[in-house]
Amino acid sequence: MDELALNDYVIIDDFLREDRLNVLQAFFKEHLEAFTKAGIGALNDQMIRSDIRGDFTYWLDRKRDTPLDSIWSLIDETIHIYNRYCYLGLSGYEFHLAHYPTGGHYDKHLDQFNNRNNRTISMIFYLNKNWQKGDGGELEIYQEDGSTLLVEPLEARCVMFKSAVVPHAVLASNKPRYSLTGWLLQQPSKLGQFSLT
Ligand SMILES: O=C(O)CCC(=O)C(=O)O
Ligand SMILES: [Fe+2]
Repeated sequence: MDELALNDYVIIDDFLREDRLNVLQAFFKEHLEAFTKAGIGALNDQMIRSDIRGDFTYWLDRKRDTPLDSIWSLIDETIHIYNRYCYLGLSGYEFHLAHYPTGGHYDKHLDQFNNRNNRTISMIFYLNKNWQKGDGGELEIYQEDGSTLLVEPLEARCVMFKSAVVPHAVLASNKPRYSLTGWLLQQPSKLGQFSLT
């Protein structure tokens, strides 16, 4: 938490325990057919631009996707910690699974939309077994001092950063790349978002 407050981003290896990882990987496999091409822009203002963003996504629904209950509770805990120690006033979240097929990338961007600014913390969990140097698909973080940091999408690794201030990109992946990506929100949006009870 301190690290996030200080650096705007934090990388935590082995964040996902084995049981949670297994559940997510199995869920991913079962739903891969249902993924759709990701767009850019906020909910009702979506555009498909494969030159900018090459991933396929599957939006999650806490009520429907009960096999992921252990993940939802992990997200609840994270929100609780942020609110308690960083006074962020987080009140909801939205998450999707993401699949970057070979060659897929995402150009440099911020995770806040022009007409919607409630995404506060971006949170990504990587699910890629045996990711090797040369497989590409790194998350590139643009730091304040002008340098960039390359983060490999290693299995069980979690990256969190402040959605409004950390520009980032996904470099072209040389093999299929799997992740769970979400945003902790300060105010509820309308769709694909769940308030805490
Ligand atoms: O998967 C990643 O490493 C980053 C994904 C991303 O930037 C996004 O979905 O907005
Ligand atoms: Fe992003």
